[in-house]
Amino acid sequence: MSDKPSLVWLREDLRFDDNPALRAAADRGAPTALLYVLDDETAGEWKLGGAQRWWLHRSLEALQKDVEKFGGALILRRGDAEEQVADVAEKLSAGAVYWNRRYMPWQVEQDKAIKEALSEDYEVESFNGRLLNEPWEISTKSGDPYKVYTPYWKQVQQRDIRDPLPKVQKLDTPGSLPSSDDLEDWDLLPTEPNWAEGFEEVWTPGERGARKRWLDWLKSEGSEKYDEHRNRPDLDDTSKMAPHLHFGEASPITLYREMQEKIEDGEIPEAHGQSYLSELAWRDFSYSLLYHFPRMLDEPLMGKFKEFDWDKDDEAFEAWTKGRTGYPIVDAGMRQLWHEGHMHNRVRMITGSFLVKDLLIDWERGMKWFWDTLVCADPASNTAGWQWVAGCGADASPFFRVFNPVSQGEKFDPDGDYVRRWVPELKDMPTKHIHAPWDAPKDVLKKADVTLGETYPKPIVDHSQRRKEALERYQAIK
Ligand SMILES: Cc1cc2nc3c(=O)[nH]c(=O)nc-3n(C[C@H](O)[C@H](O)[C@H](O)COP(=O)(O)OP(=O)(O)OC[C@H]3O[C@@H](n4cnc5c(N)ncnc54)[C@H](O)[C@@H]3O)c2cc1C
Repeated sequence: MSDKPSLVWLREDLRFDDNPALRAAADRGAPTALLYVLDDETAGEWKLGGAQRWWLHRSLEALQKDVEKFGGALILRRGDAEEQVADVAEKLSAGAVYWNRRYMPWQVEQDKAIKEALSEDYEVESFNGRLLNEPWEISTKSGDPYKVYTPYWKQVQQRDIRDPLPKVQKLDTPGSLPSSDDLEDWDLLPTEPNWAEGFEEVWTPGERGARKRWLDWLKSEGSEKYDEHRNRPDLDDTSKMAPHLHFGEASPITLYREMQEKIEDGEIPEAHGQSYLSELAWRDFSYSLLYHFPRMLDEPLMGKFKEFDWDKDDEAFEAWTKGRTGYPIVDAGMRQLWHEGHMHNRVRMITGSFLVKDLLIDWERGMKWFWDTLVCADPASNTAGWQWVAGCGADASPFFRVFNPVSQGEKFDPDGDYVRRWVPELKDMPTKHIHAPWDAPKDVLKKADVTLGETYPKPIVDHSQRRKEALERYQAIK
């Protein structure tokens, strides 16, 4: 064993538990430095959005505390990762450089280049710390990537997922350390206005926050009845692990294996537990699509949609982003997104469908808005989610299946509680009319203190007309 220090380049794996790169460093035994590089230049238009920058700041603060507890040293650098990693490795006089893999096309290229450049002077190794199965590990009989989820999931179920690696609890700190940026200087937190106040109420970024959320959720009705509750935004009962998974504060392997144990022990009913495992595998499936079809980041997977005649209605787009479309379930979702940096999955589908099929605005604009505002914004799941909603992706909902925002609201928010929470102007509307206030009799509106067009917007489009229009435009590209 060389006593030259190990350098672990952390990216979307900000944790000590089940972290293969960090584990390799701990097993190597030499003092260890952890490096995080904020590389906006290489990421270009995929640099972290506003909500994620808030998360990253809080997560790195939490990581620093863990480093103080478990040892090692955290070095922060900003700029081109290729230069920064090489510089830190050299100044540290490192013997080994380890990291866990990433899957965006430019990240794959960057990692290859760095590996090649560093391999001459250091031991360099990369690992899977992000997915249950890597994109190349699951394929059809003819060796092609899956484009349909069900057979993909069947294959995942036939494979063993390894046990989580033991948590790294002790690292030695290198004697002399290369310089580090001050996190505060990165200006990741919003100031004027501080739009992230609502985030602080909901989230605790960092590995400990992730663990607590997971254990609390496992004890709650949300996990016991997951498959029943997962479509109900009013119940707010899903695990909310997405941002923790995105930043790698929780390992999908740990969650998967622990859920399997709960099923085996009879603590979580099989159907509900399996449903959760299947959602974790959807995350992998999205990564598999991204890896094999990287063009999906900025073009529809179904080529014919390149010709679709989208509207460029900026006013309607703004009404959508601000939750002022006049459709209560859509507005509730968009306001939840702004306030919490999160939106329930069912409502992501409803708001997405409304943008694409009612406002006839290109899904890419919606995807970019989500990219900036979601704390869990993820290139694979966000792009795959939007292409699914727009009907132009792999295994997508067909374009002609247009969500009706009123009946979706009535079905999935049956008592109107989700709308009342996020659209307080409608809090006194009776349930019968809360999803379509424009149909309510005048005396009902008066009693609820609602004046359409004043206290709450009139619908900005007529759903049935726009549905017809959307289908006509679809015919033109079919
Ligand atoms: C238009 C659109 C955009 C989306 N953008 C993102 C995104 O940027 N980042 C993101 O993580 N998810 C995205 N999703 C998927 C899904 O909405 C979120 O993962 C989920 O709402 C997160 O809440 P949760 O952690 O409580 O989920 P839970 O229901 O508790 O699910 C557990 C985990 O499974 C994974 N998962 C669940 N549903 C999906 C799905 N449909 N696709 C992929 N993984 C899934 C997530 O990692 C999630 O944390 C998007 C979906 C749509 C329709």
